[in-house]
Amino acid sequence: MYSIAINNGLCFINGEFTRASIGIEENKIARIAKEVLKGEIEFDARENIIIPAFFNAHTHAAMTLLRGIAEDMELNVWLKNVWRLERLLTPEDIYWGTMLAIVEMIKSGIAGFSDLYIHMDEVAKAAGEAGVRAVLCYGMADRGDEEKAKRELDIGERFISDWDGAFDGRIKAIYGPHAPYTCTPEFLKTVKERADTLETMIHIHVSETQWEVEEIKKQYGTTPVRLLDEIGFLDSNVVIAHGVWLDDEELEILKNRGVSVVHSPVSNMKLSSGIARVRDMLKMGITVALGTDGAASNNSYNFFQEMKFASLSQKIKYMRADAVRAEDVLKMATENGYRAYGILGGRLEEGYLADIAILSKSQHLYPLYSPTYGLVYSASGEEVQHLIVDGEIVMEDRVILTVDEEKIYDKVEKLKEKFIS
Ligand SMILES: N[C@@H](CCSC[C@H]1O[C@@H](n2cnc3c(=O)[nH]cnc32)[C@H](O)[C@@H]1O)C(=O)O
Ligand SMILES: [Zn+2]
Repeated sequence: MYSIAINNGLCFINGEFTRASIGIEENKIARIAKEVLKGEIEFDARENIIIPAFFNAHTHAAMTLLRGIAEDMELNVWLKNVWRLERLLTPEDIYWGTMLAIVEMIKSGIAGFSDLYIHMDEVAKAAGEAGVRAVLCYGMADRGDEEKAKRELDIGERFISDWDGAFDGRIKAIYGPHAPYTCTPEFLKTVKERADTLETMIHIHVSETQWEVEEIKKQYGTTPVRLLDEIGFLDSNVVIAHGVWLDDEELEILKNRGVSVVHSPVSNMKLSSGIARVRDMLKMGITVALGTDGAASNNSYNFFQEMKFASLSQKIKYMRADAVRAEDVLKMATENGYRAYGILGGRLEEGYLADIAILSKSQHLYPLYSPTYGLVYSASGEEVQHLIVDGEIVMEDRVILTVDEEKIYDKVEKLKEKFIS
């Protein structure tokens, strides 16, 4: 008897859809079978599509609060606006902003997210209470100030020691230096040494814009990836966000060092940053995951949109319709996110974490010739019917069981006032 049995669904297993049943025990997938399984809770999934839940591998969840406030600007101008507004954010604001993000994520089938931001205690609390998984880091920037470097590292490390492994291991706390243009090489070297000592990971924005590449060249005479490699920063415990502007040699460096890349196509296009060389990265065997980035540059946390844009932008970048195949996009959205952060999830496979989305057919999925193409090119997100995270049902029939949605909308609407003045 399994705690949950999902019977006879059309399951995304090993890159294709096949009919199977899934038995969950504690927080793991214990059995994948052809026959019907017995469970304390049973889903008759004959009409459903079952996928490993999505992992949003780069975001700033609480930026829902700034959604729609700095629009039609490129990254540098946008960041100036955003940084001014972020000074007004209290820990309580971050809690509610994150909760709002989590509601949106759960509804689009996202079981876990990676977040680099401020007041991270609140993000950890929100993710923990909502029942989702999260890889979290305090976003550190020393900006060439030694005193600030110490303060930032202290906050980052206190966060790790307070929260790593919390909520039955659903929270993973790591290091989050912001970017090569806000952190000095000395600071980044220290962070890398500390991360290695603690055997933890690092998440950082790298090569997001042409401006960044030029700025780093001006300051250090080399490109961001080469600079990071020269100081011994790049390694398999490093996950970089963006990686939009990379030459062939830099791609080789990332590949050789085992660095994972998080692609955020919507944010990259919206801020007019550029389109990353995802086709090349995948061909080389680099782990490329998918992330929404923050809601102030997306503006939503809908992974179906993200998958579609990931696919379409590559078709235009390479001017070929098969630049990145739909099944590879689905893999980027699921297993690659988990793999980038060293978490055994994102696949419907025995022994993997039971983070599973059960979908039903919306009007967008008729007629359905192929679930893969249906999900990547036609689905809207409303298909996500139930969401299981860590072996627990977090959303049932589109009702989130762990949070009070109305209260979140109320709180967030009231917060708007302080940003308008
Ligand atoms: N503690 C740091 C800053 C926090 S890092 C997290 C920052 O990343 C910012 N951010 C969000 N999206 C992006 C992006 O796409 N590129 C670069 N920065 C971003 C976000 O607004 C937030 O300020 C300090 O003392 O300055
Ligand atoms: Zn970001």
